[in-house]
Amino acid sequence: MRKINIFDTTLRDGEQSAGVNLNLHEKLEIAKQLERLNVDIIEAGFPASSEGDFQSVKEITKIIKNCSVTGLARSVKSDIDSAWEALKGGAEPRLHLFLATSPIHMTYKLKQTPDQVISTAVETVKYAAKYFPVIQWSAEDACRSDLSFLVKIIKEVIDAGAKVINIPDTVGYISPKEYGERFKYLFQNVPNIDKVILSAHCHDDLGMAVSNSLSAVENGVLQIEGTINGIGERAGNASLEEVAVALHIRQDYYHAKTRLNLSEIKRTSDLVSKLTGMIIPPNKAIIGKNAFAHESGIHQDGVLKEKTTYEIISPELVGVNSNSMVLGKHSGRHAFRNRIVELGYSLDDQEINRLFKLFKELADKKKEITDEDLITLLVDEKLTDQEDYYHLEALQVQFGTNQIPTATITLTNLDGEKIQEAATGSGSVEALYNTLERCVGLSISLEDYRIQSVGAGRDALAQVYVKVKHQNLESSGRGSAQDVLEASAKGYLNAVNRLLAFEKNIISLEKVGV
Ligand SMILES: CC(=O)SCCNC(=O)CCNC(=O)[C@H](O)C(C)(C)COP(=O)(O)OP(=O)(O)OC[C@H]1O[C@@H](n2cnc3c(N)ncnc32)[C@H](O)[C@@H]1OP(=O)(O)O
Ligand SMILES: CC(C)C(=O)C(=O)O
Ligand SMILES: [Mg+2]
Repeated sequence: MRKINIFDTTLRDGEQSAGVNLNLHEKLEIAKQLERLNVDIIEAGFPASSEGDFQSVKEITKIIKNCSVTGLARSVKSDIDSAWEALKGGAEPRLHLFLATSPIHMTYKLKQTPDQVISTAVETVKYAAKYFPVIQWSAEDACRSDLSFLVKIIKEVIDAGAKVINIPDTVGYISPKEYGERFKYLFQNVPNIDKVILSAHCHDDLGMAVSNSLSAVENGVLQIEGTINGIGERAGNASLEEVAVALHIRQDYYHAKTRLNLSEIKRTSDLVSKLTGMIIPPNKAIIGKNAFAHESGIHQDGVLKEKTTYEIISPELVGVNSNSMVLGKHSGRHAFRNRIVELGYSLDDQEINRLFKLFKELADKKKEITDEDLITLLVDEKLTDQEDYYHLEALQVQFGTNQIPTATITLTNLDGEKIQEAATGSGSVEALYNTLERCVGLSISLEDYRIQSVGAGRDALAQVYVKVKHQNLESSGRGSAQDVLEASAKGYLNAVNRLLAFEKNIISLEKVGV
């Protein structure tokens, strides 16, 4: 099993993501978490680029004890001097020097001939070697560089004192096979290559950063560079969590391992996402919200019978609590029954079948069925035999721009008695709900109120969703009508009738988790 060093550049290349700017405190938080994750090297920044970056690299160097800390520098003496000032307090100061080697970069950006580039590289590596015990040298845009030129310059910088040679795919251009072949070629043709560690640094412009990194491992590379959540310049860098978990899960194939604490992955990913503001897509491998979510009936049935049918990674491995079964229109009876049981209900086959039909009807209209929806279905099912405690007989609301909204409502209760009340509010809906509260004689707080139209056009039905709370008990209700105020009153009464059903133990409170 070969040990692969993980070089984390979340704080340098990751921070190069458009729109990301981390302050010192945030960088320290991420660095401490990277240490818990146990990466080998943290690239903490680019000290010459700004005073803020300089201070961050310096402070991170002071506090990090269990990983090496490095900083980036151009092949310029003043950049190397800044990096030394920032990094010199570390146990084994390590510099990351880079210089472009592709014809495009040398001609148009550096405006240097290949020979000038070689002498700049050699001179600056020698200069840095007076201070730094470890120098990593990167051939920027190596994957669009001429191979024989790469062989020549790499040989020279190794002789000048570089200990790690990085072959970045700076613009995310190369394919996995070509990248592997490039390393094979360098291993075979650079005469002093055995004196250094070769490193891979991939960008995701064509979506191949992780595959390219793994191809590098297959071809003998011992260091992989990347970022948490794959953030970075343009389309980002290789996602370290994906590389590390791929190596772990496919040890049989790669015969390589990292020293990462894989169970810290989720925590690290969440922290980086929160502090950078870069949201993780739900379908992102390893750390996306859906990475361990099973949605379709056949998969859910398989996983309930034996997890490995559809799970190659156990969620706990990467610090995710558990997998999840998302109930939706593709779910089947096995997952449905399982969730009902988890919620504390026991229903016979007939009840399950009846409820499953209602569930499918609802799932056709709604993307995801939540526990609250399921409980509503269950309660509705239990309540079908019961009479509602209160019925809306009549309602009238007076509203005018120069008057206080007032509602008058008549209800009948189960015993057929009429209850009539009136109250005001700062708006028509509040006047309605104050009046209904008086009618039912309970102190009820409104926790949520949402209104939407069902169908299109001016005559669309109004559908109101209401969540109310009485003491510790919450209940939700829905009401629809052509008029928004009538729909609002019906939704509220529906929620209150459910509350009363709970309170009268038509359905036991424990069953709904109260
Ligand atoms: C592939 C990568 O990710 S490389 C890292 C990229 N990261 C960054 O650029 C973030 C930090 N950068 C910065 O803050 C600024 O660009 C600085 C402070 C480094 C430099 O700023 P400025 O001096 O204003 O130069 P500017 O950024 O406009 O241009 C870059 C200069 O560096 C030169 N340069 C680029 N790479 C190198 C290198 N590896 N070695 C030496 N010189 C280099 C360019 O040719 C250009 O030189 P010129 O001014 O003689 O034409
Ligand atoms: C500085 C270098 C290593 C880099 O980030 C790149 O080439 O992508
Ligand atoms: Mg990069």
